[in-house]
This record gives sequence, C-alpha cells and structure tokens, in this order.
Amino acid sequence: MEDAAGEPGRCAAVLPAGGCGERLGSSTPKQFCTVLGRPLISHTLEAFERASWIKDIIVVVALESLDLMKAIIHKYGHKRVTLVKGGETRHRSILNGLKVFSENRSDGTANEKPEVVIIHDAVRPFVDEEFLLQVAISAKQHGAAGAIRPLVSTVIASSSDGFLDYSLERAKHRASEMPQAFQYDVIYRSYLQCTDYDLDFGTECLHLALQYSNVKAKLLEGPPDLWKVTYKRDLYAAESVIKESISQQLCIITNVNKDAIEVGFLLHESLKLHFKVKAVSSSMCKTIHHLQNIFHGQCCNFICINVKDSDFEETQNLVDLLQTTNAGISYPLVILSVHSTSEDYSSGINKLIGIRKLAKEAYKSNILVYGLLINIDQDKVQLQQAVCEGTAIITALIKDRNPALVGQIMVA
Ligand SMILES: Nc1ccn([C@@H]2O[C@H](COP(=O)(O)OP(=O)(O)OP(=O)(O)O)[C@@H](O)[C@H]2O)c(=O)n1
Ligand SMILES: O=P(O)(O)OC[C@@H](O)[C@@H](O)[C@@H](O)CO
Repeated sequence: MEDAAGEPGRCAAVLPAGGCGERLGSSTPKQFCTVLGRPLISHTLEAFERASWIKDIIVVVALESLDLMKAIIHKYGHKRVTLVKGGETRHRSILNGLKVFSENRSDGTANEKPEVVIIHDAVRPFVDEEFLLQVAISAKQHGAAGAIRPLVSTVIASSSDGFLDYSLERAKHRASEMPQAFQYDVIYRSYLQCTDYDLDFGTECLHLALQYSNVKAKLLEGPPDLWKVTYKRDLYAAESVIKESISQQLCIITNVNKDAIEVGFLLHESLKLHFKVKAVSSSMCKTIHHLQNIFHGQCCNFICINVKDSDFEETQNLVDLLQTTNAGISYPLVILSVHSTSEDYSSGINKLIGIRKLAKEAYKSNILVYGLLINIDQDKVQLQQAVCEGTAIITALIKDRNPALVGQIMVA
C-alpha cells in the first residue's frame, strides 16, 4: 500500500494460536475446534485475507499443532501465511512471531520487515477489514493502537483475605480487546526489553509499548463482535453469528416454464421480506462465476424451482456446478429443491423420494439439499397461503442449516 498520509505502509499480522484452550474444556485447542464444520482459526484467517494490504500473516502455533495447521492452510487455500512455533505463554508466542521479521530463518531468509504489525488473537474470528485498517493507520501515526470495548461488569480488587478492597469506576475504564497494532520497531524493541515476569504473566501488549518504549497507544472503540472465544458458550455464539451472516441472501433459480416462473415469482415476493433475493434463469447459472456475480461474492442459499414433481434436473445441475467448484469448502450451502404438484401430495412425495439419494451425495461436498412440495392447482388464496408456508419452511431451513434434515421433503 502506498506510504501516503493516512495509509499504514507495509503491514503484517501476527496471530498467536499456540494456546491449549484450557478454559474451553475441550481436548482440542479451541483455535482448532470447528465452527460450522471449519476450524475456528480458518475463519479468522479468512477475515485477514480479505485485507489484501496485509502482506504477511504470521500464525504462531504449538509444535504439536504445526502439521494440523499446515493441513488447514492447504485444505482451505489460505495464502500469505507463515507458520512459527509458539511459546509457553501468549507473550512468548507473540515474540516468536515478531522475530520472523528480524531474525533469519535456517535457510538464511527472513520475512520483509513491516512498518506496522497487527497483533490479533487467532480465536477472535470477527474482525472486519475497515477496523483493521483504522487500527493499522492509527498505529503508524501514534506508534501503537488498540481496540477497546465498554466494560460489561465492574472491575473490583479483592483483599488477600477475600474481601472487597476497592472497585474501579466502570465508566472510566474499558476492556482491552484485539486487534492491536504497532510500529514494528516499537513493539519488537519493547518485547526485547521485557522481563521474564512480563513474558510469563503479562496479558497486555499495549502495556509493554508504554513501559518499555514510552509509547502511549491510541485507543479505538471497536465494534461489538471483537470478543475472544474463551469458553464453550463462545463457540456456540460464534456459530450463530456466522450462520446469521451467511443467511442474509438467496438466489432463486428457475427455468422458463410457466408454472416454474409463477412459483418462482410468488416465492420471490414472499422471500424478499426476509432475505436479499435475486432471481435468475437457470440458463444463467452455467458457471460458478455467473453465480458469484449474482451477489458479487459467495451466495450460500439457493432455491431451485423444478418443473415437474419428479424431475430434479435444475437441482442436479446446480449441485454438479457447486461440487465441481468445491463451493461448499468455506460454509455449508443450502439448496431448496422446490417442486410443484397438481396431484394429491402422497403421489408427489413418492415421486420425489429420489431426492434422498441426490441429497446424500451432495452432503459429501457440504451442500445441504432439502425438498419442498407446493400444490399449484389451488385457488389464488390457497396458493398464496401455501407460498407463505413455503417461505416459513425455507427461512427455517436456511437459518438452521441442520444436516439431519437433508433429503427430507417438506410440504407447503
Ligand atoms: N502459549 C500461548 C497461549 C495462548 N496463545 C494464544 O493467545 C490467544 C489468546 O489467549 P487465550 O484466550 O488465553 O488462549 P488459551 O491460552 O489457549 O486459553 P486458556 O487460557 O483457556 O488455556 C489464543 O489465540 C491462544 O491460542 C498462544 O499463542 N500461545
Ligand atoms: O489473557 P488471555 O490469554 O485469555 O487473552 C489475552 C487478552 O488479555 C488480550 O487478548 C486482550 O485483553 C488484549 O490485550
């Protein structure tokens, strides 16, 4: 990035990920626990990869996790990542990460030294590019910058015999969060002057910059989702946040058949009250680029309108396209295979039973296929009622993304 006023200059990030996650209580260190089927650290890396101006991402992991981390980088195609062995404490891990820019590796090479380095716990997956840039620019200007959030609980001090000693005025204090950013030389110099006590018991990088480099960090009020995954409940919360974010938009795919267009139109009118909806002709969905261009990015939810109640052609074509491009690698994709029937429902369901085989195959690629049967041979009022019921079913399936229901046929 050009080193103009208001730009951070050359930027790198250090993501400490060498802990064991004791407070979460899992045998798997929390940074490797899956959230919606993907390791937590992969979600954090994806957030940093969206910032193309961050040239190096240093991930610091325990020696025993190096192979696992390499496999995650390979499976999810993470770029710009350098792996470094962690230390016994978070500060020691961060210092190991910073060293890659100042000490040559065994092959005699070193990563190009950044002007600004962002330090961010690998177990804080919800960080947006805009705030990362704000923190980095502020660090370039002031030497150090860090995210803060209002305190939820009041901070108190306990006397040695377990009684209240004093309390801090909550309105005058803040919680220190991540990301933090520093002029590289400021934080590296501070770490090199640290005592072992700092490295073994400290928890605040901003304090090191103040104590050892006399740099007062600029404090930036961060957005509410900067929290750190620490306890089990935080994993559940992270999964809900991600589900919510990938359930905002959907694409309705229909061919030019009259019935299909009518059902597609009615569903569109109903679904647009709950989602950002785009309707496209199936002829426009021959390549993944077509699909990605619909929403200028990845769409994770599709409504496939099939003409006859026993024909899965539209759904099968979409599944084939998504499978060949491994589109489900980052998030579980949802496909509602919608079928209109003009007979009694039982015969419609019997003809649709083949969806179970299709759904079983699709699930191997993280694609969740559900069936939806709508009787179109009804009067306008009844059809509108069926479309409303169909909308409620579609909304629930997209929000929940429950693998246990794949291949099931819902009836609106
Ligand atoms: N020796 C350590 C300890 C922690 N961390 C990392 O620092 C971040 C924040 O630390 P914390 O939430 O305390 O993680 P853990 O130490 O793993 O958790 P716990 O204290 O519950 O064991 C995490 O990404 C963690 O992996 C690290 O890189 N090296
Ligand atoms: O103490 P832990 O290792 O759980 O987490 C580190 C936190 O202290 C740190 O991420 C922020 O408070 C900002 O420094």
